[in-house]
Amino acid sequence: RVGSMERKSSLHTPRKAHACLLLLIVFTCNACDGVVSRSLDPDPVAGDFAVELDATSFNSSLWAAPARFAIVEFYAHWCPACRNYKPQFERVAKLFNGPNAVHPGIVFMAKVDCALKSNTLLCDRFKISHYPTLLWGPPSSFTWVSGESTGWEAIENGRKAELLLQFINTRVGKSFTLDDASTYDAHLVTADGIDYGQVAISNFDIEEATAQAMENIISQKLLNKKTRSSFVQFLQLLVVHHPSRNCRKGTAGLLMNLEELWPSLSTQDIEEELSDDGVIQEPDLKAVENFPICGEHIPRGYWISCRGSRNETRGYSCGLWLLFHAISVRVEDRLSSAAFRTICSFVDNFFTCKECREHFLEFCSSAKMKVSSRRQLVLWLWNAHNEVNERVGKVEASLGTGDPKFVKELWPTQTLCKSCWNEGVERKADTAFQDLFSLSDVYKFLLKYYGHALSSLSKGLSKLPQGIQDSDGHLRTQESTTSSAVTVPIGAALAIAFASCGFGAVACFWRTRQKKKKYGGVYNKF
Ligand SMILES: Cc1cc2nc3c(=O)[nH]c(=O)nc-3n(C[C@H](O)[C@H](O)[C@H](O)COP(=O)(O)OP(=O)(O)OC[C@H]3O[C@@H](n4cnc5c(N)ncnc54)[C@H](O)[C@@H]3O)c2cc1C
Repeated sequence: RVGSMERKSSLHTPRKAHACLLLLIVFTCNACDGVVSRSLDPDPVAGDFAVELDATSFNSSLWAAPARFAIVEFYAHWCPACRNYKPQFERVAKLFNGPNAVHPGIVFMAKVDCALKSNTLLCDRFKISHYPTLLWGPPSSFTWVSGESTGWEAIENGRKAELLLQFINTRVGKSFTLDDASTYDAHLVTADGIDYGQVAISNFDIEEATAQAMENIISQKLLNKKTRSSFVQFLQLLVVHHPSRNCRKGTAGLLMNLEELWPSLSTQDIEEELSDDGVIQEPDLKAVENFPICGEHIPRGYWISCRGSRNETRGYSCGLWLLFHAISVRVEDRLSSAAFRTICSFVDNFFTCKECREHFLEFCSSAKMKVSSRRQLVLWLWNAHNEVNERVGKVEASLGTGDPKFVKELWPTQTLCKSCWNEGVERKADTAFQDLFSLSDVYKFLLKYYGHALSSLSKGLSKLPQGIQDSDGHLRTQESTTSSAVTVPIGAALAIAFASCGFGAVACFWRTRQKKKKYGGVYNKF
C-alpha cells in the first residue's frame, strides 16, 4: 500500500475534491507521515514512462502488454501525495517501459486516473480505497474484473522507487537497480542454462515481426494476384501454428474476411488480364492493411529480445527467424512439407532483402524433396540459419557492420546446450554441421526452446479464470469491444483450423465436409 489519500467515490469533481482534500489532510495525516515526501523529487525523471490507461484502453492495453508482469498505479490527479509519488514511480517505469527500456519485456507499468468520471467503474472494480494504490500481477490478471480475486495483488510497500524495485526483484528473482544501464542478454542464458522466462519474451517479438511482415507486404505493394496464394498459404500456416494466440486469432479473422476484403479471381481471369496489357492490376488493399493481424496494439514499434544495441541492427529479420523456428516445431509431420514450401514461398515473395532471399532460396531448392517430417523441417531451418550465421558473420566481421553485442556464431552455443555439440570433434573448413553437432540433441533442444519455453508465456495466459475464455479456447475480455484482437466467429475459426487437418480424425472429417467452402483445404493443396 503506497497510498496516503483515501478514495471516496464521490470525489470526482475538483471543487468537492479541494474541500475534502483539506479534511483529508487533517484526518489522514498519520497515513501521509513518512510515506511520500511533499517536496519535489530532487532528481525528477523527465517524461512519462508509465502508460496512462483509461476505461476504454485498459483491457486491450494490458492484454497486449509486452511483458510478463504488470503494475498498475491507481491515482487521482488532484491527490498531492500522488503527484509527489509520480517521480518515484517514473524512475522505475523508465527501467521497464518503452523503446529505450533497460529491462524490456518484464514489467509493464501503467496508471489510471480514478478521479476521471469515465474511470469510476474501472476503479470501483478493483475496490480502490486510497490513492495511490499499486497492484501487481500478470497483465492478463487485470483484464478480467468481476470483483473476485483474479491473480493480482496489492503492493503494500512501494512508496519509494527503491522499495518498489525491491518488490519487483523479489517477484521476478532479479537484482535490478535504479542505475542499471542497458544489458544485452544475447543468448537468453543464465548460469543454470536457458532462462525460460526470457525465451518466453521472444513471443512479443514474434508478434511484432508478424505485424511488421503484414505492414511490409502492404506498404511495399507486394500483394497482387500472383502472390495471393502465397499470402493465403502463409496466413493458413499462421492460423494454426503461430505461437501467439493473439496472432492466431487475428489471422483467422483476416482469412475469414479476405474474400470480402480482396475478392479472388479465377486463373482464367488473371490470364485474360495478363494477355490484355501484361500487367496485373493491383487490388485495393486498404481494408487488408488496416486489419490488426495480431491485435490492435501490435506493432508496438520496438523490439524486446530482438533489440539491437544499435538502431539499425537486429529487429525484423531476427523476429522473422524466431517466427519461422517457432512455427517449425509446431508443425505436424504430414504438414511439414507444405510448411516448408510456404516458408520458402513467403521469403521468395515477401522478404525484400534481395541477397537474403537469393541465399535462402538456395537452401529451399537443395532441400525440396527432403523435408517430410517435423524433425526434418526443424533441422533444415536450423541448418539454414546456421549457414546464414556463418556467412553473414564473416561479412560483418570484415566490414564491422554487425552488432558488437550479438556476434554471429553457430547456434546453440555450448553454454546454451552442451550436449548439442559432439565431443572431441575438431572443426575444419570442410566439417559439416551434422558432424559437429549431435542432431538428435539439437532437435530436442529446439523443441524445448521454441516450443515449450516459448509457450510458457501463453500457458500463463491460459490459466485465466473461467469466463475469459470461450468454449473454443479463444481469449475474451469482459469488455469485448476493447479486446486486443479481432473477434472471430467460433465456427468460422474452427473451420479454418480444421482446414489444416491438424486436429485428428474428426477435424479431417470436418475438413472434407468444409472443402468446398472458402479456403477449405487450400492449405493441403499446394
Ligand atoms: C530468411 C532470412 C535470410 C537471411 N539471409 C541473410 C543474408 O543472406 N545476409 C545477411 O546479411 N542477412 C541475412 N538475414 C538477416 C540475418 O540472418 C539476421 O537476422 C540479422 O543479421 C540479425 O541478426 P541477429 O543477431 O538478430 O540474429 P538472427 O540471426 O536474426 O537470429 C535471431 C535469434 O535466433 C536464434 N538463432 C540463431 N541461430 C539459430 C539457429 N541456427 N537455429 C535456431 N535459432 C537460432 C538466436 O537466439 C538469435 O538471437 C536473413 C534473415 C532471414 C530471416
